[in-house]
Amino acid sequence: MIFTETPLSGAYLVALSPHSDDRGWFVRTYDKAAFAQMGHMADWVQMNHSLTRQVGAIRGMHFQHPPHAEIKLVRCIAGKVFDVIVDLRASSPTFGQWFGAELSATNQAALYVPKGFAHGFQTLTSDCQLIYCHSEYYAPEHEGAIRFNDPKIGIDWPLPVTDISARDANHPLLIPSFTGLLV
Ligand SMILES: Cc1cn([C@H]2C[C@H](O)[C@@H](COP(=O)(O)OP(=O)(O)O[C@H]3O[C@@H](C)C(=O)[C@@H](O)[C@H]3O)O2)c(=O)[nH]c1=O
Repeated sequence: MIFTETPLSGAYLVALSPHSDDRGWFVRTYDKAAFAQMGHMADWVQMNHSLTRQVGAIRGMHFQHPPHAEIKLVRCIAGKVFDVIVDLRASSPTFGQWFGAELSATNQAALYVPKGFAHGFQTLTSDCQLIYCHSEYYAPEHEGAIRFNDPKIGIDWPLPVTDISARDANHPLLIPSFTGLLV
C-alpha cells in the first residue's frame, strides 16, 4: 500500500499491491496500521457502492457540512472514472483548488479524501462501479454541494457531460461570502 500525497495536502492517492498467481489476484484494500501511519485515525462507519451506466456521466460535487464532515476512501471496481476533489477547507492555502486522477478497476487506485473536500467523478467508460468508505453516517440535512462546472473552480472534465442528475446540475456556484468549511 503506497500513499502519495496529492497537491492538496491531506488528500492521498493510494496504490494497492496485488498478489497475482494463475488463478488471478488477491489484494488488501484497507489496512488500519498503514492508514494510521499516514495519519488516518477515524473508523469507517458506512460503505456505499454505486453504478453509473453512461460514459461521460458526472456525479458531484458533494460533501457534508460539519459536524458531519466526513473522510471518504473511493475506489473504482468496474470501468474507469476521472475522480475529482475540491479543497473547501477554510484555513487551507489551496482553498478552491481541484485535483483529479483516474481511478479504474485496472489501476486499482483509491483516493483518500479528507474532511472539508467536495468530491465527484466523471465516467470514462460505461458501467462504472465505485465503492466508498465513509467516516460519518449519511446526514441528508447536512448535505452540501457545489456546481461541477463552477467557473471559479474550473475543473477540466475530460469528456462532454452526457448524464447528470437535475440536482447536481443545479448546485450553487461558490459565492464570495463563502470562505470555506471549518473542519
Ligand atoms: C449519498 C447517499 C445517498 N442516499 C440516497 C439519497 C438518494 O435517494 C439516492 C441517490 O443519492 P445521490 O443522488 O446523492 O447519489 P450520488 O450522486 O451517487 O452521491 C454520491 O456522489 C458521490 C460523488 C459522492 O462523493 C458520494 O459520497 C455520494 O454523495 O441515495 C442514501 O440513502 N445514502 C447515502 O449515503
